[in-house]
Amino acid sequence: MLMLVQLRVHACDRLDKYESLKEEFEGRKNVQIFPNGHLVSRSSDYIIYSVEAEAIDKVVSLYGPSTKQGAIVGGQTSCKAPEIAAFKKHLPDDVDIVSCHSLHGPNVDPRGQPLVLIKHRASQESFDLVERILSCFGSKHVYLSAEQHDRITADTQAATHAAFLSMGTAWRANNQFPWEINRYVGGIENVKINVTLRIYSNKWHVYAGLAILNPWAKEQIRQYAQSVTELYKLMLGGHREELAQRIRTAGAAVFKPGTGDEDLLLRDEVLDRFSLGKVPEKRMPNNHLSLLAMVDCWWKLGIVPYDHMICSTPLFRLWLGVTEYLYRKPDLLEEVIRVSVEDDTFRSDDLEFTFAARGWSECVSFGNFASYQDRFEQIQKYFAPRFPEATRVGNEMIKTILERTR
Ligand SMILES: NC(=O)C1=CN([C@@H]2O[C@H](COP(=O)(O)OP(=O)(O)OC[C@H]3O[C@@H](n4cnc5c(N)ncnc54)[C@H](OP(=O)(O)O)[C@@H]3O)[C@@H](O)[C@H]2O)C=CC1
Ligand SMILES: O=C(O)C(=O)Cc1ccc(O)cc1
Repeated sequence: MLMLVQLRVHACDRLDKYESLKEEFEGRKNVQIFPNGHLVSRSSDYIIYSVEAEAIDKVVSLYGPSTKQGAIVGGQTSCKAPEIAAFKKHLPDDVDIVSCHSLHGPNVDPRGQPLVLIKHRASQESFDLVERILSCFGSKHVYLSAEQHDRITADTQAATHAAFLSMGTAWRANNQFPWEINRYVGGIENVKINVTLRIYSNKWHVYAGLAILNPWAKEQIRQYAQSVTELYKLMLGGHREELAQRIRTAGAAVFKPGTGDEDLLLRDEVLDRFSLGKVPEKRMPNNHLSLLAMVDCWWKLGIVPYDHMICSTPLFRLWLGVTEYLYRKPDLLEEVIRVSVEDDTFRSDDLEFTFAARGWSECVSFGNFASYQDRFEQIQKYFAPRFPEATRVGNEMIKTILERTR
């Protein structure tokens, strides 16, 4: 929880973290650490709740009633429906509500990245103050309602994260570190590996919150799992014509002529630089089930991902970049279709990937945070020894690609 009084910042964590947080900010004259949210709330003019989405109702119910008269309150959780509901339920009526959401994760330069601002219940003066305070990030401000925010972020984040979570689950199930296997090194594979490790090195609650609490996310994650399953069955059955037609129909719906942002095109030469392993001389073809299913899912849900660029995260832009790379290269797509039915090198990987996508979808549909945490942390533990290196390479990759696609 964080807030500003004129140019002073008042902040707190949980009571048991009070001493360590105080120590961390020792000597910072404009930052004052308090033992709890009551003390922060009663002394601040603008209050940001930056807590786990699952906990927002409980935390606002505790400290909301202590909000200073006439203050402005907002939150930074990734799903706004529960956040706004908590504010409406627990904040006094004389308090304005302006929420925000930075659409990027840790270690990303906030300059130029989208920052959503939600003027839910506020005077123009309050809104302008929030905007001035947050302008220090240098982000691109996007003005949305809470409902528009949840709709768009579900479209960009839900199935994207499901794809990467499923890749990590499948690699672990097959006891693989993909950068150690020739067929998984280089080009598109580097994006898959670096982004998957990036997600698993983050906190589980960030992904659980936006998948479980966003009303639109469940349906999208379910469709992603269904697309994976149906495409895999077509591959297994050797139904080449049906598979090719489905892939092309989905591609035509998503990548309409003229909808592609030229800047997004990613090239192997760039991507090859960001490998955790040694790039082999000869690249082994892959059927890219995870990418085919993504485009199939967008098509089935009627999502045109380019419509959401204004409100997209770096990982979404990377993911869209690699799908576009595949679908806009007819030779590569042709090879993918051929490999899908003729080459069984990937059958067992794809089987585990299919199970994983279905497993994540079920987990999200049950809405159980504890089982999400358990699944996530088991896989996190498996990859943990490689996080320092993966984070370094992944940060470099994201920085380079974002600079090129700015
Ligand atoms: N990380 C990311 O990539 C992004 C995260 N977000 C969202 O921002 C929010 C914060 O995320 P992030 O900073 O990564 O997560 P963290 O887990 O680092 O921060 C949440 C903090 O809130 C504290 N907290 C929980 N309850 C209380 C309480 N009663 N009083 C005071 N502090 C409390 C937690 O303490 P404790 O650890 O002891 O539980 C923790 O330190 C989340 O809603 C997340 O979904 C949005 C965009 C990107
Ligand atoms: O870029 C992504 O999708 C991330 O994984 C980082 C992230 C996570 C949660 C958010 O609400 C916003 C960004």
